[in-house]
Amino acid sequence: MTMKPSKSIILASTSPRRQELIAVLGIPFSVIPSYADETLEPEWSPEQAVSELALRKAQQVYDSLNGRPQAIIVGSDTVVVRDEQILGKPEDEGHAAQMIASLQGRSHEVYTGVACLDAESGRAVVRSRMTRVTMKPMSEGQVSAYVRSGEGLDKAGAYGIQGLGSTLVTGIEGDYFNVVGLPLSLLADMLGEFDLDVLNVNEI
Ligand SMILES: Cc1cn([C@H]2C[C@H](O)[C@@H](COP(=O)(O)OP(=O)(O)OP(=O)(O)O)O2)c(=O)[nH]c1=O
Repeated sequence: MTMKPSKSIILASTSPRRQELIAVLGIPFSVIPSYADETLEPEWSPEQAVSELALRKAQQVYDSLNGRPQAIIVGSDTVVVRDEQILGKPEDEGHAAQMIASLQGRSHEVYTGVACLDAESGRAVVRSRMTRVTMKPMSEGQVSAYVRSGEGLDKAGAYGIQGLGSTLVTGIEGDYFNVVGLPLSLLADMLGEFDLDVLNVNEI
């Protein structure tokens, strides 16, 4: 028997990757792009940065709603961290090449923050998760060939593990989906705190 979910999801994101991932949950969802200010404060830790930005994205959509629908607004933010330095998206190809050159041949961390905000009550829960990624050593020629593929230009750390970037990665420790931008096991737990039981909704 399939239980009709008590609430739907509003994904506060422009990212097609997050839309594909959230569809897996089987809960009806709509998308409202969030244009929240993504400026980071220099004193923020990676956890603080991704948590704050995820909440800002959800909050901005909440503020833009007319009514108070029975929905959970989901905001999310991903950064790459190398030597405690936060790397967001590259500004251009040169910047992307610098990022990949600094990530090759070693490990770095990927942090994603997730905010769930109840559109009826305004109650919010925010969490973050970290995954460690190791990249193989690369020559300058390999770095520029990867950058020229263009795939990393709209992504934190200038690579996409789900695409050609998979050929650069020798291992990960932690949740793969956290690297792609939406840790689904964490999100499912958080939705459970708002009475949206993902496994129950999908029971047949
Ligand atoms: C490291 C890495 C990041 N990414 C992506 C996830 C995020 O979409 C993006 C980081 O930018 P974000 O600012 O987190 O997200 P976004 O601008 O794409 O979308 P929105 O703010 O509207 O939700 O990098 C990958 O797709 N693969 C990877 O391997």
